[in-house]
Order: sequence, then structure tokens, then C-alpha cells
Amino acid sequence: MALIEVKNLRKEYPQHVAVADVSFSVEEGEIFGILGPNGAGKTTAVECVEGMRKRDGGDISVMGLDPLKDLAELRQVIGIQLQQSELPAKMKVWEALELYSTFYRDPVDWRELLHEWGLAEKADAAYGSLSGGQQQRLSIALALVGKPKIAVFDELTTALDPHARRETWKLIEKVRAQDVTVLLVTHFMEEAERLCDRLALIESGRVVALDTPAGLISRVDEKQIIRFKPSVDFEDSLLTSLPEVDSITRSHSQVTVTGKGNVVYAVISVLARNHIVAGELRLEQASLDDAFVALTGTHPAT
Ligand SMILES: Nc1ncnc2c1ncn2[C@@H]1O[C@H](COP(=O)(O)OP(=O)(O)OP(=O)(O)O)[C@@H](O)[C@H]1O
Repeated sequence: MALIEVKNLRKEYPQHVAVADVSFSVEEGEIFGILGPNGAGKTTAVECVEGMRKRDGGDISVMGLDPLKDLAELRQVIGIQLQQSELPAKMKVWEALELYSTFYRDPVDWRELLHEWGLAEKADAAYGSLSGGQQQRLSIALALVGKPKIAVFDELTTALDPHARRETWKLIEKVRAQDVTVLLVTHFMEEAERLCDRLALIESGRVVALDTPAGLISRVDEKQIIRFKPSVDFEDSLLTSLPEVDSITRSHSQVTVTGKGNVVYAVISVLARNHIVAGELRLEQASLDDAFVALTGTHPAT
């Protein structure tokens, strides 16, 4: 069942169309990613879904609610991540959780959230004294105070170091495991590939592709490269005779084979049949970065 349906969304700022025409739907239980270059309109689009901005055109339904008409009800079912400057630096962690729980009709006991999200020891700490990772954990906990059906995370891991980012990915998986559908705005290809069931790739206010990460990757040129050091020498024709193989080159003891389709299976099978072991085997295949570049013409931010 689609929990979120967005059809032909349009949002203009003075002198600028931020979202020209965006449509997507998010199924219950999914982690759905919104991916795109800087300024593509990702944040504007999700803010229209959250009811933080008023759309100029199109339709949005979030569990049957229209953000333009049913905002109070929508706030009860959607958990929105804290923006960085939203809390006073001196506010204590428990105070923030208690404050947020007053916003909801049926909040969880925020003391449980402290334990669940590893913040119990920081309950009396000021928000401003928390590390980036701790602030993100609090941000997630605050988004979950109201027992939402949907959580929206916008660039949740952008300011984090790679270790804290990976820790946050586990937390996002944990949110989904609690039957919360996740709408995730991200710049990071690895994050999108690891976490998202499906992705809408947005560019210049329009959806240029909507698919699973693997589906997006399969749209780019499928050339694959296999590198290995064979245990014994062999004639090039052993591999060039395979329809999947385009070329074979050699450098010292290393062999590089390029090909398409099931080339990896074809090459490894032939080698095995001829009792050749492919040592130091490396594969290079298209990645989500390649798909992003091919579909948007720009490089993803790192
Ligand atoms: N309040 C605003 N007033 C005017 N223009 C705005 C406003 N907010 C965003 N924009 C512009 O609208 C466009 C889309 O912005 P938006 O923040 O939605 O993009 P984004 O894809 O989330 O970008 P980023 O990844 O850089 O955060 C940008 O050109 C931006 O400069």
C-alpha cells in the first residue's frame, strides 16, 4: 500500500522554480531515497510532503491526508528530523525529549527513547555539548517521540565522519525495523545504495529516474572489467572466443578482460574448466555513482 503519493508536485520561489514536476509514491515499510545534485529541489519536495512548505501545484497524499488541508493530523503520523539550529545549545537532552512529547496526542515514554537510542548517559547534557553522532541520535529519537508511521530524514549524515555515518545507517535500519516507513534525502551514493529499497533521482526539479539502486545501475553502460593473475599461462583465444568478452590485455602477469552481460561467470567457468586459478581477482562494475553521472550529467557530492 502506498503511504505517500506525490503527483506532479510544483513549487516556485520568487524568480525560481525549485520543483517543476515531481511524482513518486512510497510503499509501506520502504526506505525510499530522494537523490540528486545540489539545488535539485529535494529538500523543497520533501518539505511540501511534510507540510513545512505550501505547494503551488500537484497533489500530495500522506496516508490519505493532504498537507495543505490536514496539517495538524499529518504532524501526528509523520516524524521529522530536527534541523541543526532548531534547539537551543543549552537545552538538555531530556528537556528536548519532554518538550517534543508535548506535541503529540499519544507519545512514547521519552525515557525509553533515551535508552533505546544510547542517550541515557547524556540525559542531563546540553544539546550543544553533544558530538555529531549523539546529536543525530537525538534527532532520530525526537522524530520518533510521536510514534510516527513515517519518518523523514534530510541529509541526516552529511556532517558526520565516515564512522558515525555508518553507525547512523544502522539506526535508520532500526527505525525501519520498527515498522516506520522512511523517506530519506541524501547526497551519498553509498548511503543510497546500502539503505534504500527504491530511489527517485531528481534533477532541476524533475524526476529523471525512479528505480531500485540495482535497477538504476543497470541503466548505465554495462561494461565490466575483470583483472586477475592466472596460475598458468593461456592463449588469449581461450577467452576472446567467448561472446561475452570484448577484449583482453596483459600487463606483466596481470590479465585484464572487458566484457558485458554474464562475462564474469563465462570467464571464471572457462578458466576453471582449464584448471586455471584466477589469483588476485578484481571486478569493476558500474556503480550508483556511474548511474548518477550518466543520468544527471553531474558528479555526486562526496
Ligand atoms: N526559501 C527559498 N527561497 C528561494 N529559493 C530557494 C529557497 N529554498 C531553496 N531555494 C532554491 O530552490 C532550489 C532547490 O533547493 P532545494 O534546497 O530544494 O534543493 P536540494 O536538492 O535539497 O539541494 P541541496 O542538496 O543543495 O540541499 C535551489 O536553487 C535553491 O537555491
